[in-house]
Amino acid sequence: MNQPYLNLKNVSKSYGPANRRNEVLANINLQVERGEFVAILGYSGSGKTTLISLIAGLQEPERGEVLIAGKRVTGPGHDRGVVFQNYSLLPWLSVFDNVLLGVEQSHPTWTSEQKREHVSRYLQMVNLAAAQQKKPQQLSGGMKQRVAVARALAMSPEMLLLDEPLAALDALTRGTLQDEIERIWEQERKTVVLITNHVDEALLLADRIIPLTSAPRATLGPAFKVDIPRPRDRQALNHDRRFQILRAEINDYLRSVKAKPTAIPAQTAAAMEVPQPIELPPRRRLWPAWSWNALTGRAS
Ligand SMILES: Nc1ncnc2c1ncn2[C@@H]1O[C@H](COP(=O)(O)OP(=O)(O)OP(=O)(O)O)[C@@H](O)[C@H]1O
Repeated sequence: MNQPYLNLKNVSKSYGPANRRNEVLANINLQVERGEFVAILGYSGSGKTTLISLIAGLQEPERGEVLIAGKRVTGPGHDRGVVFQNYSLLPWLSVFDNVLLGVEQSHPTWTSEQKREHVSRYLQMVNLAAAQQKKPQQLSGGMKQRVAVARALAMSPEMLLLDEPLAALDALTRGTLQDEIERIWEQERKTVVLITNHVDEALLLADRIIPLTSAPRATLGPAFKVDIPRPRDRQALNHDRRFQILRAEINDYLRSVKAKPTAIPAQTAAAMEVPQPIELPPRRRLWPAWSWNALTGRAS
């Protein structure tokens, strides 16, 4: 049997002091093939960011292990590119230089000209060539998200880890970026793990959808294979019988696991039940500790 590219074996993670441990994730088992697009679907607070951080190597599992191409993950690596919800752009750098910073980390031996050509190519890919000299504060939320996606892609990682990258966007911008993500994935065929709480977004983009049950002790539920031919058109999908059946099955499953005592904001529950559209990918990293922390907004 082929070895999965990404393999999480009985992974658990807790937070808090020893006498008040909060076990957020329990016995997570996940296998993702190279080139596969997997969406993890979960409620707010269910542990989705914790899961992505474990795969990214930004946190360590308490029990179990995360393997990539058979090797245990012990920290961040150039093989993984992460896009978080908060864009993580350096405010004093232009759009171009934000992406260039990533390329300098991932391709240090390239000439300056090679790096600049590469950056231009990815900025064109996300339709931001005209805004390349702007600073992040001069951009809309959707534009910032596209810069974050371009930066991640330009770093050429084997795998893209997308943590609700479109969550803060309006439905229209979300839809545009979802289309771009699907187009880019068709072109580059990276392995992608997308975290989302939008059933329709997952159905539009993923090969497989795996629900995360509610915290505490959240774990992965049964996988739903999205056997809808690509490219998938958002408008046409609404009338696709297979899409309708899958959406109903997934929503039924989510309702059935919602009964845990975790507080779920009403608008999140509603968002999960009303399908909507969205976004996506990166490539290798990684930044020195100071810039990585600035980018992710996280403590090391
Ligand atoms: N560093 C930390 N220390 C203590 N508790 C944490 C830490 N990070 C996350 N948690 C807790 O773990 C649980 C899961 O958090 P996480 O951010 O992984 O969930 P999420 O599904 O990504 O949430 P959201 O959808 O709201 O972003 C929450 O109860 C959160 O308070």
